[in-house]
Amino acid sequence: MIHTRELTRHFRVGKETVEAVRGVDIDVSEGEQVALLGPNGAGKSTTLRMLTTLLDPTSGTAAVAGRDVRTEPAEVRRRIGFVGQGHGAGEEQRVRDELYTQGLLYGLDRRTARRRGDDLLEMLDLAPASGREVSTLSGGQQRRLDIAMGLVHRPGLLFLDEPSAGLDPHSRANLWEHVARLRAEFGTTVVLTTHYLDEADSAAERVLVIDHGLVIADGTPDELKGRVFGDLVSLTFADQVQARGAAEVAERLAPDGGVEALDGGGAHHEVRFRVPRGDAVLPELLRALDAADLDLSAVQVQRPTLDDVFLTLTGRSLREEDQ
Ligand SMILES: Nc1ncnc2c1ncn2[C@@H]1O[C@H](COP(=O)(O)OP(=O)(O)OP(=O)(O)O)[C@@H](O)[C@H]1O
Repeated sequence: MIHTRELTRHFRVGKETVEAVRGVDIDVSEGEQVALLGPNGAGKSTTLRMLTTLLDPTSGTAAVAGRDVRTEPAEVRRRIGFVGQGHGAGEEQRVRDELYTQGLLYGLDRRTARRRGDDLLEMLDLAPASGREVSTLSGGQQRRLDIAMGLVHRPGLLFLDEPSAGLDPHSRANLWEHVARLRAEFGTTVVLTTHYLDEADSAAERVLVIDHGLVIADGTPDELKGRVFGDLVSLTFADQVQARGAAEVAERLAPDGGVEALDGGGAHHEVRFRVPRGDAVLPELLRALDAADLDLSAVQVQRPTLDDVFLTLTGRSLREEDQ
């Protein structure tokens, strides 16, 4: 669906050159849902704008939906949907008319435009709002209307730039449910950008981590996390003597786990370490603690987050940069 090679975009700002995207190779297969994840200014939007023909590359190539973005931009546009940041619908139009007009703009005949529009309103839970003016919709409804606008011509490939920015958690969850339904129904390929780590983690099958205009990691959320970090195992004990005993057991089972004993005060003494797979070590660990007569009060296994991945790759936290 998407193949880029050495895709590059520079901007001239006064006498300076900003290297927004510095030669990225991206491959997306049909039906995939891929997230571009990175801090502010990493080059995500610039990449998306090149892939959607809104911006010319400085150098490199990009084939999108089988067409070249430089030489066949109109053909690319016909085959894709793009939902940019901020909503693109007119404020005073009624929801149903807005979608209908968009269908006509894409060259659909009146009947098809009407039918597709109504189907999408139904599917995106907007049918009850179809007679309302766009300006009266809630944030979540506006975002869903944006998505409907990007889908009215049934593109095989949908680009979503920060689709859930500014939405409350409930509307975000609702939006992703709708996107999942669209994919199940039409097999739409989805490429999105996001700041939200949990969103990249849960919504994307594959994550491209972008930093300073480069793709610095590419894989499923699990692959990325598995490659970089082990799981964090935390054991809690009611007293320090037991915690010390547990630290010895942990050293035996996970000699490279960086075992730490933390005194949380009172009845909260914690032992922490990392292992490649927490679930794999747990049965043996529990048996060993039991055999040593250590009375565990709580155990927790935490898989690494995408933020841990970013931290390991760059030495910086995505969260910090986001604030
Ligand atoms: N039109 C432009 N003129 C000059 N510089 C630009 C332009 N567009 C983007 N840039 C610069 O290119 C770099 C990448 O920006 P881009 O918007 O692609 O990042 P991003 O990862 O999408 O960030 P955000 O999440 O904040 O949108 C930034 O340094 C930005 O300031």
